[in-house]
Amino acid sequence: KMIKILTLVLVRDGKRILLGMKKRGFGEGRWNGFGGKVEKQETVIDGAKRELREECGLVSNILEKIGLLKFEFVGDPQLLEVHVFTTEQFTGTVEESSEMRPEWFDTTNIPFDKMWPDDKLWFPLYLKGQKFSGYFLFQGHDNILKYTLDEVDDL
Ligand SMILES: CN1CCN(c2cc(NC3CC3)nc(N)n2)CC1
Repeated sequence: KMIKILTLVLVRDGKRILLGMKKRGFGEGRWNGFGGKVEKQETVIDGAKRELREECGLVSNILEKIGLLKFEFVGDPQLLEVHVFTTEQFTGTVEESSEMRPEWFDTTNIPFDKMWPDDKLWFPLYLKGQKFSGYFLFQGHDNILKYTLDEVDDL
């Protein structure tokens, strides 16, 4: 199996969370945090910071690692390994990019019906400050066949 390392950054401002509407490519039409591929010459955390800046204009030097999500798709040898981070300390002004249309949401009103199906499962752990590690087997992009999700103390 080939493993692709990806990042996901969740930006918080008190009880608001910044999500982006993905305008094209993988996950198009869904709200999500900001992230992408990790280049060969960069660390995961530097890749996360780069994608945050490229996708919404915000700069953060303090990302906290909060989760590890592994995804498999029936019939696809590509495994996705998503390193999830959160930040509450950032500078810059939020701006739309070619990839993402950012918008602030109240954490009591997260648009799960227009997000990846796994989000409704692990977001509650994130919102209560729990670190998590999960594995999800997808059939296509909308159907979770099975999953495991654990709260963890360290990542
Ligand atoms: C650039 N990356 C792409 C993958 N990604 C995912 C994936 C995901 N589920 C997987 C079935 C696709 N769920 C969230 N919330 N994010 C983070 C951003």
